[in-house]
Amino acid sequence: FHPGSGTVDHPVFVHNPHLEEMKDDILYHFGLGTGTHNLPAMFGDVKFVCVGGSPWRMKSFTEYIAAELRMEDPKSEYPNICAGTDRYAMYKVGPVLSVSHGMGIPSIAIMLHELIKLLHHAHCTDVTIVRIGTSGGIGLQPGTVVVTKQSMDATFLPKFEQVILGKTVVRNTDLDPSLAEELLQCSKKLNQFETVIGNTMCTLDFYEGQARLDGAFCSYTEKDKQDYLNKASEAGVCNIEMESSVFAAMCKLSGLRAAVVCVTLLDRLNGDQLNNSQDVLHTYQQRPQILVGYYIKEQLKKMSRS
Ligand SMILES: O=P(O)(O)O[C@H]1O[C@H](CO)[C@@H](O)[C@H]1O
Ligand SMILES: O=c1cc[nH]c(=O)[nH]1
Repeated sequence: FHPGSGTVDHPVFVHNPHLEEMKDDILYHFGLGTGTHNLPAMFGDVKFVCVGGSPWRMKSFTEYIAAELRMEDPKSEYPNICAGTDRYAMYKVGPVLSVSHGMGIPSIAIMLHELIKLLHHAHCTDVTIVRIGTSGGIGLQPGTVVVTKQSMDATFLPKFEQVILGKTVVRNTDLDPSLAEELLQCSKKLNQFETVIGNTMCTLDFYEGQARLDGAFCSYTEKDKQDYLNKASEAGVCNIEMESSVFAAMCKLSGLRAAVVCVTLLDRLNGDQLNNSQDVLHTYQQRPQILVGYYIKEQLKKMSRS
């Protein structure tokens, strides 16, 4: 069951003939492998994957979703499935897998290679994946949630470039428009915080890469910064973060239905420092979790009826 697309099973694709020739596949940064773990038994029922930068956030999302789905462990213990490594953390409750990815494109790309292979080896079908993250907003009230329409690079083009064998390969960063719309509708029903659909700029850095004036180095003026952010805004950019482009590109290649849902922690037109209290930032960080938790609950209700 792929929400909104009939009843045909959609597998998770890998595009790599070499994988078939390998006896075992070691998912090194997860501390898992086909030779050491029964991946279909451990993960075969996964239908939703949520990813986000921080291991702590992904554990607290698991606790939240367990309570929402009434699948709480009586001891409330959710072991880290990747306990054999400290690169990433992974938690599972029922059909929902929650995985941390660290900061930036290289970190999430490594995680996604291994996650996509994991879902493939586990014979998962009809998987929806959502990045639940934080971002800097442009012209939005802090705390607004942005569901990404298109992920753009730092020149406002909707593409992800990677050098492979010395050649630049350009990949598409489209996300699933119907999933984005469904998430927006969920937010309207929830009616707890502002949510918009817009473009997200994905950068290679938090400071100079996002036109901040407060890094260790800065060679531009406040006006240069404002001009750049205004140009981004004219290109439809609502928020800035650091993983959406490769996330969109890799999910599209593997046939995963994907969305990026990030809360804005500040309005970059008004400043660079995150000077809200930890409590306020924590409340903001929960918003994508609340929205995606609601969406998952609604989808599971639909699945149980069909
Ligand atoms: O909150 P997460 O998911 O880590 O995402 C955002 O926060 C980090 C920077 O603080 C970057 O990884 C950016 O993409
Ligand atoms: O300004 C911000 C806030 C969170 N994450 C980012 O990448 N940028």
